[in-house]
Amino acid sequence: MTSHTITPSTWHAVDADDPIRARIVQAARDVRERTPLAQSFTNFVTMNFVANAQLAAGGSAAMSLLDQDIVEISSVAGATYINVGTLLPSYQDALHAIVRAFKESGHMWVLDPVAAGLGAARTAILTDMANAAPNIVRGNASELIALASMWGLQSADGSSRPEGVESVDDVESAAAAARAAAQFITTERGEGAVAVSGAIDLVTDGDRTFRLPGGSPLMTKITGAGCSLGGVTATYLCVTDPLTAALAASLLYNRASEMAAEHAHGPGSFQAEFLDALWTCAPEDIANGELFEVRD
Ligand SMILES: Nc1ncnc2c1ncn2[C@@H]1O[C@H](COP(=O)(O)OP(=O)(O)O)[C@@H](O)[C@H]1O
Ligand SMILES: Cc1ncsc1CCOP(=O)(O)O
Ligand SMILES: [Mg+2]
Repeated sequence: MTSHTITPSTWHAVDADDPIRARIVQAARDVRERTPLAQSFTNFVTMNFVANAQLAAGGSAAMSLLDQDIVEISSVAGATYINVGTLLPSYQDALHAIVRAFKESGHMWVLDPVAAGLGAARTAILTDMANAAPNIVRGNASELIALASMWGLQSADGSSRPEGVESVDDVESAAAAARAAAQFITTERGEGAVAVSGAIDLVTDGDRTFRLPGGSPLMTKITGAGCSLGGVTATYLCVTDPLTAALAASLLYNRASEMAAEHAHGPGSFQAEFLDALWTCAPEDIANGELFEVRD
């Protein structure tokens, strides 16, 4: 475990023998042993990369954009990943039906609110999900700020204006939105977590909040880094609780992107090296990653 980050006094390094690290290493081993299926309803841009990342992390992938298909396959999938990056006319009704079926069955799912705040159709779809909440939200800072506002958890002060799929806010500015969203989904689903990605990721279950430095800025130069992190989070959710799943996937991504950056010459070779690193990163290396708990 390295500790080279200059941190605020409220950040406390998570000990090597903290039970959360034992849960993370167990989750990483379980994924490798069980090859769990996490299905995805995700965008056309990065669908292939999401599936490849899930396979490289040790899971199994299945993509579908038909509501009936997704609901049926949820009976054999450990979790589902839903990503609203690209939209078609049928999606509003399809996603309304899917998330209500999951609410009824108790099926676990991860939401990636790509480009939240952009466009009336996406806003209608995401606002509706407050009535049938996911177990994990994984997004960038701007997406979390917009989603918390849509779900009535925070008033939008207008300072964050989404410009596309990339964040225009830093992770810290989404901390309150993330905690409010995590508390909301925990109340709705019994257990839940929110992961905000960026230069220093944040993961919270609404009670405990963690910060995860590390990773590589080259992650912002390939499309699908965030989407595939959401997909791999769903892979981990097949074998563990939402907080552990969100932490394990984010720690894996930070370590794997550091490994990839050591050999890459640019975005193209980085993408290939990153998939290889997801494959070779050991459970112990994931669980021993740099991790701080925020205690005010
Ligand atoms: N500046 C950065 N330095 C290191 N890692 C980063 C940086 N920006 C993003 N990442 C990593 O890239 C992955 C995707 O995050 P992000 O780019 O925020 O998602 P999105 O693609 O949804 O906007 C995460 O693993 C995150 O930690
Ligand atoms: C470019 C783009 N446009 C619609 S979805 C998408 C992919 C976004 O991927 P990520 O959020 O992982 O950067
Ligand atoms: Mg994204």
